[in-house]
Amino acid sequence: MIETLLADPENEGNALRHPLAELYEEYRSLLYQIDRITRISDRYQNVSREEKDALAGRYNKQLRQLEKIARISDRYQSMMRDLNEALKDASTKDALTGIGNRRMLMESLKAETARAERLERPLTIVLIDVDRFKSVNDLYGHEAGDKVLVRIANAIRSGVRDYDLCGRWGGEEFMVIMPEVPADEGAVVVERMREAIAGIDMVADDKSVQISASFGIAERRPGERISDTINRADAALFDAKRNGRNRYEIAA
Ligand SMILES: Nc1nc2c(ncn2[C@@H]2O[C@H](COP(=O)(O)OP(=O)(O)OP(=O)(O)O)[C@@H](O)[C@H]2O)c(=O)[nH]1
Repeated sequence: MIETLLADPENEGNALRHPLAELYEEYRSLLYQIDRITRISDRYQNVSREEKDALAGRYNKQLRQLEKIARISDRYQSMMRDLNEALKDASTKDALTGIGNRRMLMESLKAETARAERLERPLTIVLIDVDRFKSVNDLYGHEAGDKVLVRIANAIRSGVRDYDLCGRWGGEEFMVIMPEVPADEGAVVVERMREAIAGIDMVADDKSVQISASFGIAERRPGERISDTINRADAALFDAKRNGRNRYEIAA
């Protein structure tokens, strides 16, 4: 419309023609600039959207990787915990019977002796030896012998009180450590244990296996080295064997 007015030769002499032409020129220049700015802004928005999408993608990928690493680390930690537990068990438990092993007994003896000495409290040690175990092995085989040891270990474990400690001293020998207990009190627990072992009902080759054990009890003397207390318990055990087995003797 304006272009037609400006192009019309009839308006050549019109005083308003020149200002109108200038205004129109300015208007076109502004239009061009607005168009350019809009295009730049559109391009910028596209670039920033693409960058945002790429960033979100990278962020999600890293998040997934982190989650994966956390899962692996959790699994690894729980594996280490199980392994540590298994190692601790292997170093302190007897593989056959599941009760404490000699190492655990030695460590407990050391700790309990120190405690008994420091607090001037009684400490009683019991050595247990299965009777005529060789003939159990000879008659029913080594596997049946192993089963007997497991049953005896269970009877000992069930027989001790909460604060007593028990373990396999070696072969067919077991030990019970009784802190805070004098020998005569320990003997009451031992007698119940003896009965429980003698009452084990086990059958091998369709025959009933006779099971019993002998016990040597020794109360630690003040200032006595624990190896000497063990030796006295061993001597008492020897007496119990000599006096007919399936019984206990208290060390002098
Ligand atoms: N099945 C089995 N037998 C074992 C194990 N450790 C030791 N023995 C056996 O235990 C028997 C111990 O025999 P001895 O020391 O002669 O004593 P005993 O036959 O028990 O006789 P007394 O102690 O005098 O009543 C041996 O035959 C060993 O082979 C074990 O872990 N499993």
